[in-house]
Amino acid sequence: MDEAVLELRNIARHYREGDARLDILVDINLSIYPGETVALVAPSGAGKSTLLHIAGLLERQDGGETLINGAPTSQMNDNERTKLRRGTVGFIYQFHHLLPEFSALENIALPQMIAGMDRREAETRARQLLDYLRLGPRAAHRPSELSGGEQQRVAIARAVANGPHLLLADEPTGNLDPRTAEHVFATLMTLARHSGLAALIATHNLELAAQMDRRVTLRDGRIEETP
Ligand SMILES: Nc1ncnc2c1ncn2[C@@H]1O[C@H](COP(=O)(O)OP(=O)(O)OP(=O)(O)O)[C@@H](O)[C@H]1O
Repeated sequence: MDEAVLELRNIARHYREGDARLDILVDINLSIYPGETVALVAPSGAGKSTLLHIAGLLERQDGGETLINGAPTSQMNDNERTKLRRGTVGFIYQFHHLLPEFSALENIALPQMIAGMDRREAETRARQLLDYLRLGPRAAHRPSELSGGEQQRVAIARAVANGPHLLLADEPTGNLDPRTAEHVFATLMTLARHSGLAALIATHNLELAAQMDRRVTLRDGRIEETP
């Protein structure tokens, strides 16, 4: 079997609220392999965002180990973690977080340029992605000139532009009407499968979760596989 793209090993995370200690993640164990799509379906406040932030090296766990492509990350310093994240992880949020003053094309190309790619190459890649998503005619539009579904598809293109191995999404269709959600989700699945990405997608939408390879939930700070 291939090596897991993401392995969460005995992850623990707590927050403090005054004197109280909130144990959000207690003992999380989860491996996701190349090309595998996993739905994370759990009640509000169960710790989905916390888990995604730890998996994407945006937040540190209090215990356990996050491995990306087999490499343990807990001993890495912040620069090393940022470099690894930029090279291997793509994020999609509930709200697109596109930069309002830039075009769709620029929103996709800019993160690649920040990661060191030259402008021409970054823009060529951005244009290919926009064409693939049938958003080519919208390349010069700013986010305010795009529909909600188009904005979210641009955010998906941005997340995969660097060729990540791991795609993490936090309620990527939570802000869309059902039909648009279905369309955006189909885009996400097509791209994930086409690129052999490992994907962990938090969603409250059970119909969309049913279309993924596996479903997991969070119970008392632990992962449970669900049918
Ligand atoms: N920085 C923080 N400090 C203190 N408590 C926090 C912090 N971040 C999250 N929490 C708490 O941890 C719990 C889990 O939060 P998290 O955002 O991970 O849940 P979630 O499952 O993503 O919820 P939702 O579906 O509503 O987005 C919540 O009770 C939240 O209030």
